[in-house]
Amino acid sequence: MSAPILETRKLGMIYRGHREVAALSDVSFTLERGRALALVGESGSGKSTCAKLLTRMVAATDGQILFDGRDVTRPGDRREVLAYRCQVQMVFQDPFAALNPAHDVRHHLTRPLALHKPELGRAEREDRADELALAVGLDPVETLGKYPHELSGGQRQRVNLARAMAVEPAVLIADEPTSMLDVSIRLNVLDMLKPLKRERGVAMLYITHDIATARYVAEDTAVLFGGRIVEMGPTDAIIDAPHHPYTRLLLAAVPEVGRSFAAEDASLVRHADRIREISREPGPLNEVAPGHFVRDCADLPF
Ligand SMILES: Nc1ncnc2c1ncn2[C@@H]1O[C@H](COP(=O)(O)OP(=O)(O)OP(=O)(O)O)[C@@H](O)[C@H]1O
Repeated sequence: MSAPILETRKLGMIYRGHREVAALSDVSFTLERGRALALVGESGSGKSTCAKLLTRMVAATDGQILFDGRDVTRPGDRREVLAYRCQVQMVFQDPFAALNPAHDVRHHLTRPLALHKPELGRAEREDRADELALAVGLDPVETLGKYPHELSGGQRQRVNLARAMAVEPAVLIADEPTSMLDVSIRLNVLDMLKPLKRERGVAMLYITHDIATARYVAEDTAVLFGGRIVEMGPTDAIIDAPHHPYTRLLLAAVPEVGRSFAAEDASLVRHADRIREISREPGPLNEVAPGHFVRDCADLPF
């Protein structure tokens, strides 16, 4: 295993408004070059909060974030945060909202270069835009002059991905990158992530509510519930031999063609409220197999 490029240590976030919301508690994980971690959880589990903390859009109320061994938890000055964001790029859920309708694809791909790589001349930026488009499966001649409304949802998300990769980040955070796309093109877009890991050595955090896609993208998976990691380890182990009842519930709820609903799955789904209740309880993470951690929780009474 290589040294982590990004690491969270007991990360926590309490939103303090008219009432307090503990959105994240005690979240520790590492991201390594050339590997992806899937952060899986249902709505409200704290996934987007985690992305906001890692991109330093908001500051954590507890714990630490380390980038390449350096503590970046606290807000920095503008220059330092800009340099950090060059290294930690994000792809958002809504491919349309993330693009400026007034600018063509060429602008979207050359602008980050002008901002973060001022040493590049105009011609070099143009060449890089061509390369980036090709790397995400877009024909530069056909697409660079187009505006966001002239692209399909899948093409827009490819542009977002190319834009994030423009500055050669060390880390890519992909927050539900395919949830707003047609089911038929989702795998296609997820496929784009693999070479970024393998060939460019990018460390990835793949955020999703869909545990089934974790296997497709990520070597490791962390299951988040109520702001806490309830189970974390190699994706194959999490999916094939889940321990925590909440992970088992998530898996039971995945529709699979050709698989009938097993009695155990039906029982888990029937007791979903009780499982959520016991999964909220804090408890230590125990290592049940090498690298596979499970949070202590009450035994299921069924
Ligand atoms: N700015 C905020 N102020 C107060 N509470 C917030 C704020 N943002 C998020 N929350 C609360 O924090 C918890 C975690 O929210 P978060 O958006 O991180 O979850 P999520 O897993 O990303 O959900 P979704 O998939 O629906 O986006 C929720 O209870 C949410 O209501």
